Order: sequence, then structure tokens, then C-alpha cells
Amino acid sequence: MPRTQLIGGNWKMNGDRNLVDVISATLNGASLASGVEVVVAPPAPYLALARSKFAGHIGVAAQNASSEKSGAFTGEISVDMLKDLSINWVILGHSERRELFGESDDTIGRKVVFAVKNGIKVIACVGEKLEHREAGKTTEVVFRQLEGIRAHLTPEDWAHIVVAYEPVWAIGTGKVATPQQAQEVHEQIRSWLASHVSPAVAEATRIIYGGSVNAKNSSTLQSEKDIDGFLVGGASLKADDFLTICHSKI
Ligand SMILES: O=C[C@H](O)COP(=O)(O)O
Repeated sequence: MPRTQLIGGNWKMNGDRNLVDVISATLNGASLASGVEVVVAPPAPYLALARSKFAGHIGVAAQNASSEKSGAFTGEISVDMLKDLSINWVILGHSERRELFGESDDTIGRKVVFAVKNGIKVIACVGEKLEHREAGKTTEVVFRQLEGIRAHLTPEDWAHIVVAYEPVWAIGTGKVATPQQAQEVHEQIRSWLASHVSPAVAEATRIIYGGSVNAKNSSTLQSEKDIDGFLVGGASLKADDFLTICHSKI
């Protein structure tokens, strides 16, 4: 069965109420192809507003969630709070959380399992730095990050997970991976899932690409057989560009 494409828009720490209005007006009024799922991830203060403005078929994601249920965790966001706002997606393991906020593979694994077990779908990010790629360690790094997630999950849990391959050297740099570079790693991730989880999970799991995706390069990337959509940063802040990316699967 063909996998539904997922196009995620990660606003990071950008945007305001007006951007919620602009992007929701554009996406709500567009006819999105069947077989394409769209999820937008505004900053936490705008999640409730976004959920009220975006049409129901467009998912809204948080950019982080705690692995703890509640309590003295100043600044954190709980899964129950997200569910209270009808937010049913979260991005976890983004390289900016790993690098700038010191989130380890284990921390991310615990966050992923807590979200999934409590009914929130996860876009789980993995990806190597340039130094890893140049040292021929791309798969070593990506597989280690995947294992940090897999170690906490049952095979059934993978139905609620989308893997985002985001090479760190391509994020926000304008240096997009070539379709061949992205396809190669996506194929390796799918093979890893087949051998470490199950062939059925490997076949069903969506593996999306992130890193300098824009309205001009998305169609070519989408033509690769193991690329099941995108996690878009900068270009998701521009309504027309993001809509073009949402339409990039022919
Ligand atoms: O989550 C999105 C990625 O970090 C990609 O960001 P970018 O499209 O601005 O390179």
C-alpha cells in the first residue's frame, strides 16, 4: 500500500498570530491532494490559536514535549496539556534540541515513548553533522539515534511515528542534500527498520526529509522512492512556498 506523504512545517521560534492567520487561510482554502497529510508546528504560545484556525484535516504539532507527566519542570510542556488543546503531534529529537538544549538519545527516546504511549503522534528526527558525513559515519550516527528511540518502543508503537532524516549540515544552510544523498540514507533507515523492528514496520513507516527544502527543490526530492515527504523549516513560514511544497508530489 502506498504510504501517505507527510509535509510538516516546523516554524521553530518564528511567527506570530498574524502568521497563524496567513498560513491557515492559505492551507484551509487549498485543495490538498489525497495521499498528502499536512502538519504545522508553530511555537507553543500559538498552539491553541493554530488548532482553532487550521481546518481539522491539517494537523498541528508541538515542537517539544516532556517525558514527565506533570510536576516541577519549569518551562516544560506536558503531553496532557497538548491533548487538552487537541494537539495530536509533536516533533522530538530535532538537532536543535539535541545540540542547543543537550537532549541525549536516551532523553529523546523517553520523550518519544511517553508521547506515543499517551496518544500523541511523533515526528522523530535523526541526522548526522557534516563532520560525521565526511568521516563516513553517517549511518553509524543515524542508527545510534534510531536505536535510542527503538529501545523504548514495541513494534506496534511505530504506527504512530514518522522518522525525519535531517542532515544537520543541510538545516537552514541552503545546502540541500541531493535527491541521491537523501534517498541513500532513507533506504538505509528503511533497511535498519526491517532488521531491527520488522519488515512490515519498515514498509509502513514514513521517512521524511528535512534540510533546506524549498518550493524549487521539493518535487525532485519527492520523486525518490523512499522519501515520503518533508519537514520544512524556513520555507514553511512563506504561505505560497509551503503550499507549493505540499503539492510537490505528482
Ligand atoms: O525542522 C526543519 C528542519 O530543521 C529544516 O529547516 P530548514 O528547512 O530551514 O533547513
